[in-house]
Amino acid sequence: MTVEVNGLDVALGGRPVLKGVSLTVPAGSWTAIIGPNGAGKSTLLRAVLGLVPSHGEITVAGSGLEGLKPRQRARLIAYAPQSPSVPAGMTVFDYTLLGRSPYIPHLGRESARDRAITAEVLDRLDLTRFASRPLEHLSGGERQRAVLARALAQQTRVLLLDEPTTALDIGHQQQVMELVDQLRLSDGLTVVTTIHDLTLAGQYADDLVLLSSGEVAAAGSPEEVLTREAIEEHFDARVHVAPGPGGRPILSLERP
Ligand SMILES: Nc1ncnc2c1ncn2[C@@H]1O[C@H](COP(=O)(O)OP(=O)(O)OP(=O)(O)O)[C@@H](O)[C@H]1O
Repeated sequence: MTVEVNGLDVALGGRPVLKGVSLTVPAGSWTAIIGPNGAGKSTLLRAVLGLVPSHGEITVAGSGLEGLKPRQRARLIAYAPQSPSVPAGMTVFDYTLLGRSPYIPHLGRESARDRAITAEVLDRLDLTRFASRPLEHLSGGERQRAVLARALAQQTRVLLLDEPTTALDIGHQQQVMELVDQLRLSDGLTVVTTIHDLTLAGQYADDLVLLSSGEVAAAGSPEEVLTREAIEEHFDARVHVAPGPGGRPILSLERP
């Protein structure tokens, strides 16, 4: 399902945070939103979900989202936030099972299938051994994988991930990125993720959108967007950019 954003404006606390943002994420592709702290990346994801008021046009598969009830929206788009509020005492299994809520009838209970999907997602994210543990007893990286598990259990065609790898060790970063990519390829998922690791972004995403001060400063393939000049201008960082496997750029910091 193609996700389109056209001329999106968001103001928070009386201050413009997104200014005329437009982007198209073709069905089955992966777009990474990059940009310095405070650029508006999380706000963009939250606006697509309707969690913050915005002006402009947002469509999924050509249809606007305004008329949709939260349940309908949750069958279309799953979201793994950066720092979700976690109900006290809830186990990893029950938290992941929340991803099945849009499919469970009002006043009904989850089905055996809902529990099976939950167990399968936990297995794929290496979380089975934590299933009966309360979320607050997990490490930061384990909790981050549980948040992703909940989003994957939703089995939507569109997946929005806010910084999915920040707390993960290099092995789990690879595991999560590969899993998302596998799902994208096997189930045709459309993926939008914010991400700070620019090399990682360039290795997995088809397209990058560089946000700076709430505006799209650059958009295109990783090679087009991840240039030494753009990184210096928008992140105030000195980097060396070298072509890696498949020509995708590898960035390394340069000491002054
Ligand atoms: N509720 C709010 N009220 C006022 N300003 C807000 C609010 N939420 C966010 N902002 C501001 O909006 C701007 C964009 O925030 P956002 O979280 O989208 O940035 P980001 O690009 O995701 O940053 P980071 O890389 O640090 O996660 C920031 O300057 C932030 O201070």
